[in-house]
Amino acid sequence: MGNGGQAEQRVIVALDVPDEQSAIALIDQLPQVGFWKVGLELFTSTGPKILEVLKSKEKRIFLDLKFDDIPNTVAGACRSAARYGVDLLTIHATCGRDALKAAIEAAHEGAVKAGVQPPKLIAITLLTSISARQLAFDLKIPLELPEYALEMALLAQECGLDGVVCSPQEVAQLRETCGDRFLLVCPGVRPTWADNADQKRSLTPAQAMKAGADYLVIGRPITTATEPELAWKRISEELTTVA
Ligand SMILES: O=c1ccn([C@@H]2O[C@H](COP(=O)(O)O)[C@@H](O)[C@H]2O)c(=O)[nH]1
Repeated sequence: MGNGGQAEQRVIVALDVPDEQSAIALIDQLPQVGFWKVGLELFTSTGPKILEVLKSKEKRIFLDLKFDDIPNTVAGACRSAARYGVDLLTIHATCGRDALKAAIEAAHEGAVKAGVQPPKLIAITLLTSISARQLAFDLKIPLELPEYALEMALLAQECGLDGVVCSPQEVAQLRETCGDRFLLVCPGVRPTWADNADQKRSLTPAQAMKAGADYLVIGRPITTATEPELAWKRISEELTTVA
């Protein structure tokens, strides 16, 4: 096990693999990783069983199912998800005010009923795979991208959510406006040596951390590396340069 450095405290590794066997192989290959993200691919494949596996190994869990539906439906989904005792849970800010409020209440109810801690509920502001051009021309949003991300974060904050998922490029602005107690979780993080792939609004791990992120979510630069342990080590070393 590691020594509880920046990476171990603040990096969440995205467990985007197709099945339980591949997930267990990665978890065991990277014993220093204490916080794993289970997303749509793995959860759709394994269901809640993978959460039991992670818990049995005393890992923290970010269940990133990005709920996006009408208030009654997202409330039901959050109630169910909260029973698993996960640490973080996602919903899209674009669900709207009523759904965000219903989600918080339902997550709390689900956790209390199951006798576990409620998850921190965080809202997606704007997917990190969307560029400013796509926001304007495909999604027809007539706001500048940083302004749109800020509006989504403020909506989530007003509704009482614990924080947001945002791109590292917007994190400094959100930290300044939303304050220190609002969780800012950043995917779209890319070391200089990694491929951006479909991520459009990236910064390096050190830049994202310096800008004010609470957590960095990093998947493929580690999980598809020829040597995932080496990729993790390089990221850990990069983060030691951040005060
Ligand atoms: O805006 C978002 C929200 C969630 N994600 C998720 O984070 C990881 C990133 O993985 P990489 O391999 O490092 O690109 C992935 O699971 C996404 O579903 C995001 O990228 N952007």
